[in-house]
Amino acid sequence: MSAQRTNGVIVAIDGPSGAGKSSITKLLAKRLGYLHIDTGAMFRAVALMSQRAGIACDDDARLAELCRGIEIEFEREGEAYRVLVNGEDVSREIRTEEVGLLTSCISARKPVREALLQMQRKMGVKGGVILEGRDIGTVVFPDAEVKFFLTASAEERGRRRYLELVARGEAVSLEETIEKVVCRDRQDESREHAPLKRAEDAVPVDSTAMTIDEVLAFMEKTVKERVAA
Ligand SMILES: Nc1ncnc2c1ncn2[C@@H]1O[C@H](COP(=O)(O)OP(=O)(O)OP(=O)(O)O)[C@@H](O)[C@H]1O
Ligand SMILES: Nc1ccn([C@@H]2O[C@H](COP(=O)(O)O)[C@@H](O)[C@H]2O)c(=O)n1
Repeated sequence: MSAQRTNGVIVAIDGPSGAGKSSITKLLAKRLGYLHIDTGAMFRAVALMSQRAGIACDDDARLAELCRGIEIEFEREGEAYRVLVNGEDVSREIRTEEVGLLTSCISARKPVREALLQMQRKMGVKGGVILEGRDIGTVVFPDAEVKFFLTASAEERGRRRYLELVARGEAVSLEETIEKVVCRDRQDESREHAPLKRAEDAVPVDSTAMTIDEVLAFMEKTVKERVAA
């Protein structure tokens, strides 16, 4: 562990949409006493602010300027996990389907990736953090002590997302939800900058037939073994 890691190790959890990253990271961070950094929420926050400012998702100059003026913070209070942008709680607004679709475009822009990369490294450099996203183990912290690549079949991830949306009262079909999951996978995997892919030293976890508790138990055991080694 590098001398900078005064608070513990860095854990990276990458993977496609609906794999269970946020659910697992929240629980694992609580068990380890680590900070949970939801990098997807950071990209969603930039997308929301660009939408409010009327910035086209390919206007790199204005996106770069927007990112220079954004401060993103995470607040945990008991079970509540809030995302603040310049002090405003945007936790709910960033989760809409509209912002999600815009985020896939915004997150492909180099100025946005460069700005958030610096923020993420600053947040995690001392360790004691679990960052979830698409490029943590490949770009943000390639030297992370523990890396996981969490996935599941597209059908299972679509089913999970479908159940989540229906529980929120949204009128969606399972078929269209699976299609949207596959579409976001394709966008995240095929973009030029920091595409979604498994780091060579990331532990693959296919949760298609695993419960959240089974995934959590495996990851916690793996992290503790690495820290003890
Ligand atoms: N192993 C699992 N078995 C069953 N349901 C799961 C499992 N893992 C996660 N879920 C459920 O799937 C849904 C999506 O999980 P979550 O939001 O954590 O995925 P994610 O990878 O963070 O997705 P995204 O990247 O799109 O934000 C949630 O309702 C969650 O409770
Ligand atoms: N490290 C990351 C994290 C996310 N993205 C992009 O943001 C979108 C939303 O992420 P969620 O985890 O909240 O679904 C995601 O589809 C990616 O396009 C990213 O590029 N890098």
